[in-house]
Amino acid sequence: MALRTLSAKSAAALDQELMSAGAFSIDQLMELAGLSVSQAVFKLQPLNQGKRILVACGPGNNGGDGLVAARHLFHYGYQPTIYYPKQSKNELYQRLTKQLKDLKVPFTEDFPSALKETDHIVDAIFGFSFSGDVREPFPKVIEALRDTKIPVLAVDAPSSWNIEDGPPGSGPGKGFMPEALISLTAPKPLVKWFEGRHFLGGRFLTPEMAEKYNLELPKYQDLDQIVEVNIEGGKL
Ligand SMILES: NC(=O)C1=CN([C@@H]2O[C@H](COP(=O)(O)OP(=O)(O)OC[C@H]3O[C@@H](n4cnc5c(N)ncnc54)[C@H](OP(=O)(O)O)[C@@H]3O)[C@@H](O)[C@H]2O)[C@@H](O)CC1
Ligand SMILES: [K+]
Repeated sequence: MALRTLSAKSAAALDQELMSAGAFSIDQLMELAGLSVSQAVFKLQPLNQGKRILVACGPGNNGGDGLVAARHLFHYGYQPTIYYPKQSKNELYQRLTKQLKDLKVPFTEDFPSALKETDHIVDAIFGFSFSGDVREPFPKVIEALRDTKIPVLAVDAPSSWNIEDGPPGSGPGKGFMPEALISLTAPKPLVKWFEGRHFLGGRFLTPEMAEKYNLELPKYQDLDQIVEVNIEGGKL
């Protein structure tokens, strides 16, 4: 089965359709997306191999996915720390942040130090709305993600990759290849260049929408909110 991908434009259109005709709220989609991210971490970083998870959150919904994932990870028994340098005034992110503060999940401003005391990193900085050169304060964060030996799980896109054309030929993201990627709803074109483990998450599409967006999604198993796929798109 060829892995059908979703362009950034179609991903945004599908998102909008889910939240209009599809009657979903952004809260629900983000909760399901973040839950699937947390399940990918559980698979990649078993609790007995290190509980410390550093979640790097960007200013948009990709960052929101990270905040949701961190809450689930706390309840699984992990010790998440949040790096969230551009906290949005958006009411949803304020609520997600409060939920984490109520769990006493720490928020750090010092990414380099936090990197030294973590077992796994979640890259929830940029998703399908990334474009252009990486703007402050993110260049050094992307460089740190590129250079670290700690495993990185990228949410929806390795941050700083071009959604259609993949890895940047220059700038902080050049040479950034996370160990794993979880594509939400459906893979984006960038997956063609991805070399790590690849999961699909966000189990909320209707068969009609999958058909309409020409997606051929592998079957999720039982209660799983994720399914690992190979680059051809077949189930592993
Ligand atoms: N069904 C789905 O698929 C679901 C998708 N969901 C998730 O939503 C994600 C898309 O979210 P999104 O549209 O909020 O944008 P996202 O990618 O988080 O970027 C955020 C912000 O980054 C900034 N920025 C951009 N370029 C930049 C640059 N070069 N350098 C610096 N900053 C830059 C720009 O903000 P600005 O700084 O311009 O104000 C932009 O607004 C998607 O990938 C998935 O993870 C789930 O939550 C729900 C279900
Ligand atoms: K990301």
